[in-house]
Amino acid sequence: MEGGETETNFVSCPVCNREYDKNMIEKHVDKCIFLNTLSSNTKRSASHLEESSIQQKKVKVEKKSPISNIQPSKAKTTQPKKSPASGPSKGRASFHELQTDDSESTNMKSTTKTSVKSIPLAESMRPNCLEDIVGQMESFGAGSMLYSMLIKSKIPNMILWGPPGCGKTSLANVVANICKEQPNLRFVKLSATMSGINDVKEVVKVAKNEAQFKRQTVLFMDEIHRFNKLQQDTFLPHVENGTITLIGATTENPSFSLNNALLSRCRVVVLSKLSVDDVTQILQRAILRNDLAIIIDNSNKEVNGGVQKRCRISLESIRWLAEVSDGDARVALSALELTLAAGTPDTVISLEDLKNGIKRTHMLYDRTGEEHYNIISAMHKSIRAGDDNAALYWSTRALHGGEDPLYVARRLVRAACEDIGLADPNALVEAVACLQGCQLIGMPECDVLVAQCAVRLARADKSREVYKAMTRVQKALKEARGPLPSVPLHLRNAPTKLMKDLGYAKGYNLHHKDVSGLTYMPEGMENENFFRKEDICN
Ligand SMILES: Nc1ncnc2c1ncn2[C@@H]1O[C@H](COP(=O)(O)OP(=O)(O)OP(=O)(O)O)[C@@H](O)[C@H]1O
Ligand SMILES: [Zn+2]
Repeated sequence: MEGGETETNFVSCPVCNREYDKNMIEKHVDKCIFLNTLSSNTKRSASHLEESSIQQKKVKVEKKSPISNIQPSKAKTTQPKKSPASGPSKGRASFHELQTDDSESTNMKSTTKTSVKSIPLAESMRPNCLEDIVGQMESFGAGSMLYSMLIKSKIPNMILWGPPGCGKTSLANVVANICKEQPNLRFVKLSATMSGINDVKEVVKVAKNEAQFKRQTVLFMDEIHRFNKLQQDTFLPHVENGTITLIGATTENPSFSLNNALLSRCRVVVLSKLSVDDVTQILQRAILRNDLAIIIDNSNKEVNGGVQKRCRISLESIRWLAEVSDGDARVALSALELTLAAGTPDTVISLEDLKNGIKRTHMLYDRTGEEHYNIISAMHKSIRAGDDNAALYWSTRALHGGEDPLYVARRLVRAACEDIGLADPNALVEAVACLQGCQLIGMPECDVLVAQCAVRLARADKSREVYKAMTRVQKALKEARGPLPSVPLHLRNAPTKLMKDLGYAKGYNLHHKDVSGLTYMPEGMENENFFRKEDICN
């Protein structure tokens, strides 16, 4: 291990930053990497306790590593042996099966049990193999290019782009499991929300070392768009020379949020929003696998057997949950968990209960539906009307509901031009600054940028003069019959003698239109004026 050498014989572990005796370090790093295994989360908390108690005696400086989940290469697993890339989903161990499979010491088991409760349903239902993933057939269903690569344990550099809760991290989890099966692959997970460039550098350092032992590091970078473009540059050389295989996940359009150089080295995999059917299927599976409730249909007939001492939930209710969670499986599973926790044995959770029980949280903010357009439109109209109070309210409400700040900021840029225009051209400059600021700092810090800009635009003088005139030009162009008039010869450039001879640029001078004696509109349109006096005071 290079780096972190001290004068004594201690070397710091690149994963956890703790110091170890030189002779111990190789052994420790292997173990440390394993202890940070993504899909053995439950076991990890137990084993980590165990390890830290051992290490307390040796450790001189203990610093918590921000690197959250590091996947080992050929790490042993608590799951039944089966290929994560193939293997039918029914063979997959459920969360509870994983617990009972655990044959570690009883001591560890009891600690494990405590951590069981704290794992959210969404997390425990995370797909472990490709077949567990619902929907997304186009991007990585059987027959897709990615599917054929993954089942051969070939992992390309890729950017997973899709809305929240559609399965980006889940696909990474599948890749993690594939890596576990392959002695020459190791998986590391970082999130740009919690780690910085130094963590990436650390991963690269370990990856270089691992490469000497013929182990390729696959780095999963969640929310990669949160790194700015300069920070994203850090990945470039290492992706290029193959030190790491990069899998980035982002909810934002990569063409805006990612570095072009990085994009050209990665395959962009577009994940679509899960449909209501997909989410319904995920919810039903969660109920059945964990025996959480008895599902009943419209005529009160039980759909699954299940343990009698469970509450009942109607298919209708499950579907409603799927509908309101707007394609976000995590939101749907959390809502289901919340709902079932409230139900007592033999009660039926009806649609009515559900609607009353679940508060108006962000999950009811429909990011792509009508409400999304309504709120943004209300903001824009308040700005146009000069109502700063209402503009502030609607812009803040949009962000509160989970709206993408960049979407709101783009709308502000548009409003700055459309409604304020030449009455106060600086508004456009400031709106663009707001958009860039939002891009740079993201939520939650950018909320006040949006608020300030919305109020600024509402208070500004307004002019729709240019916008209206432009609309008239567009209309005229659209309605024009036959070929459009050509550019007058005197307005053309004459870079060659031939062109000069043809009359290009003839008579052109640099004077103002009032004194130049030339026309600047095309022939036949000399008297066309797109401006209207009445627009100016609007
Ligand atoms: N396509 C899917 N098939 C099955 N389960 C899914 C799918 N997508 C999401 N889930 C469930 O929802 C949970 C959250 O999904 P995941 O973390 O993969 O979403 P994500 O796309 O990474 O979202 P985010 O951008 O919010 O991190 C998973 O743990 C899993 O239980
Ligand atoms: Zn360590």
